[in-house]
Amino acid sequence: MAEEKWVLMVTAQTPTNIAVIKYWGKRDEVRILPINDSISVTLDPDHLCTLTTVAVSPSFDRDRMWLNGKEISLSGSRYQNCLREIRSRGDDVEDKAKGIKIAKKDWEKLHLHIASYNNFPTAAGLASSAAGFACLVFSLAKLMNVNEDQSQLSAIARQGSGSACRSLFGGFVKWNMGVKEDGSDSVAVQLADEKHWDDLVIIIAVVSSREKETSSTSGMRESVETSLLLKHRAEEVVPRRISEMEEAIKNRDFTSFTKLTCTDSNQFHAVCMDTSPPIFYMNDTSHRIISLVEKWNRSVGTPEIAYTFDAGPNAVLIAKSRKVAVELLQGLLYCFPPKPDTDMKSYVLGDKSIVKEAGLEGGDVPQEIKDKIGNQDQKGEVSYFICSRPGKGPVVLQDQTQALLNPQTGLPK
Ligand SMILES: Nc1ncnc2c1ncn2[C@@H]1O[C@H](COP(=O)(O)OP(=O)(O)OP(=O)(O)O)[C@@H](O)[C@H]1O
Ligand SMILES: C[C@@](O)(CCOP(=O)(O)OP(=O)(O)O)CC(=O)O
Repeated sequence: MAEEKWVLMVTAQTPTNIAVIKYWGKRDEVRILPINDSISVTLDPDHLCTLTTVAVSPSFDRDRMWLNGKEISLSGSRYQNCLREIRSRGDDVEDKAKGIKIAKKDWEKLHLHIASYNNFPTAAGLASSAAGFACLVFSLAKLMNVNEDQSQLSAIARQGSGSACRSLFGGFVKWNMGVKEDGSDSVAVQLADEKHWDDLVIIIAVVSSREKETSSTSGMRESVETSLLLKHRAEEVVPRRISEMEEAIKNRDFTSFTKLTCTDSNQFHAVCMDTSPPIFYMNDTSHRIISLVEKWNRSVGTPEIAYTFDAGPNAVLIAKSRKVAVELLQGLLYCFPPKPDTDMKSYVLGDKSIVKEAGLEGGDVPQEIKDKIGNQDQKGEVSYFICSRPGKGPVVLQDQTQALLNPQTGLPK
């Protein structure tokens, strides 16, 4: 290896994902092995994603990471496990143009700089850890010329955060819990890509939350220790639901998809209530959104909207079609209007074309939509909405101007 002060970098973008059959509970806390399979939808990275630049240079004296512009410690076991696993798989790298040659064995000695940026709030219940760890592993695998497929990489990302393994793929993704003790078969696989069911529109209501929430990690630990319902769920309920959900996705059967998604979200929150002491992730606004959707689906006759909630009060609503999504957004804004001093541009983020189509810059909501949502006279609190859709998996960005590290110094720009 030459001793020049070169810097070699890779920048990648990775999506977040929302589970429609939830992961809740581990059988191995260190390797992050779950007690049941789960299925998720990957969200379009145009709206929610992580951008990560990783760099290597003989001039770096230690591994360092910056998250959203601030240096953070990499000493935690989750970061250390991911770094160790990926390093051990690094291969020879040669960049002839720059005269750089790295041998397989050099990866153990060379230090890394990592800069990452989430284009949405971190630790706000929007699965930043999923996109974040998936992006870390994916970008390092590219930098180090790791010769493994996405599923094998997903088993490394899983050791950063369980749900991260599902962000290695676009579209619809299944995390097989696996049975091996070493976790090598606890990997994500793609069920269908993002084009398979591209009528779907996803609207996220980011619900204001004042309370400090229990983290997913400690919440699921407490559920495993105390909830009999979780044991029943993992052993009896989820295996059946997983195969039904796979069928629903394969056949683009929205009725079945909605029934399974909503029931599974509700059972996950029932497990939280069955935990001792009980955990409350949803709040009154979340409950109001559930009532609105249930009323809507009943009034239409066949389901048009599915809802799901992770470990927080935010609602993720999946509309059957663009037409339904436009009407739903009108209904939501009628029930949860922005505060008087908030403009629509900062109240509805993501796919702006839906906002435009919904004609929300004034005017009343049609009576037929009011009829679908019923009597919604209490005020709820929504911070903002994000419109999205099923999206693609991780990609390397070739445009060097998007890199978060300076190509000469390897420090944040
Ligand atoms: N871009 C990133 N790169 C690497 N790690 C990240 C990144 N973003 C978040 N993380 C890690 O994930 C942690 C936040 O995870 P946490 O589970 O608390 O929140 P969340 O994933 O946003 O929400 P939730 O799990 O409730 O959906 C951060 O403290 C950090 O350790
Ligand atoms: C409710 C969930 O979002 C739980 C996600 O848990 P995490 O993946 O955040 O937990 P750790 O593995 O401890 O990091 C459901 C899901 O995404 O399947």
